[in-house]
Amino acid sequence: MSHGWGYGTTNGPETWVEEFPIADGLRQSPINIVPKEAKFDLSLKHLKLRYDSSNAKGILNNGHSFQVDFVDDSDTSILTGGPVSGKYRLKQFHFHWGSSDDKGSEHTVNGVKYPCELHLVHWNTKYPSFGEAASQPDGLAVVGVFLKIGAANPRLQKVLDALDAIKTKGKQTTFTNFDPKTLLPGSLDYWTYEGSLTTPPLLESVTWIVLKEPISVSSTQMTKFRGLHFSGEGENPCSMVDNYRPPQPLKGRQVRASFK
Ligand SMILES: N/C(=N\S(N)(=O)=O)N1CCCC1
Ligand SMILES: [Zn+2]
Repeated sequence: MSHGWGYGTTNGPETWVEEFPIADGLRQSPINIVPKEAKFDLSLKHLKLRYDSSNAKGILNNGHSFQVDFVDDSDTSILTGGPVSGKYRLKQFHFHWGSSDDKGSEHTVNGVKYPCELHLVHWNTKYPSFGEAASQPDGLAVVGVFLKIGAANPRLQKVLDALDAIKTKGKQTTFTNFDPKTLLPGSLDYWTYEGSLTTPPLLESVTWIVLKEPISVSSTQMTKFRGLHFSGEGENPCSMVDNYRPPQPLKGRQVRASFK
């Protein structure tokens, strides 16, 4: 039985450094964002996200979260502008959430946790593949979107309705005709900083783009996330909750803001 990294008491974020020493690196994620300490940067461009709904491919319970995977063999779903140069292709999006509505996000704002955080993972097309890009300091760009408890969000419903089919680790099903742009808030104002993957291998290859404006999610919708399992079918059931890494030391990094 593989013991592998996870979010439990014996394999959680505090243990990851044993197998992944970069966990104590200089540009680890997530971080606590302090808006008053973020520097407005006039040179930051508007974030441009152009997605083709036909690129959506499938939805998978990977044992740590669930992800919606995209066809990324052409420049049809790309991120440009913002803090990056060049084109970054959308690979997948996934979420992190808590066991209760008072926690779950990875990034925090003035120490405040949101119940959930969406990550849209993109890779720099100057590299031949996601895997190669993930090993480069400018290889990845992840857009982070906070989810805040409020009215039910109808734009989440298609994703939530698919979760019954992927309850346990390793389960996947087709998931097509979905434009992730529908999950974004009205404003694309963002904070940006140089960081890492927030799960092992914790590679320091991510330009983080964290949107200031959250989207809504209802408590009832949050219970659907919590119905997933870390464990596989036939294993001891273990609810998929609290799959977030806590904020990491800033170690001298500057957080920039695209807005005043
Ligand atoms: N940790 C990750 N994304 S994240 N949480 O840093 O956005 N990933 C691991 C492999 C693919 C994406
Ligand atoms: Zn993530």
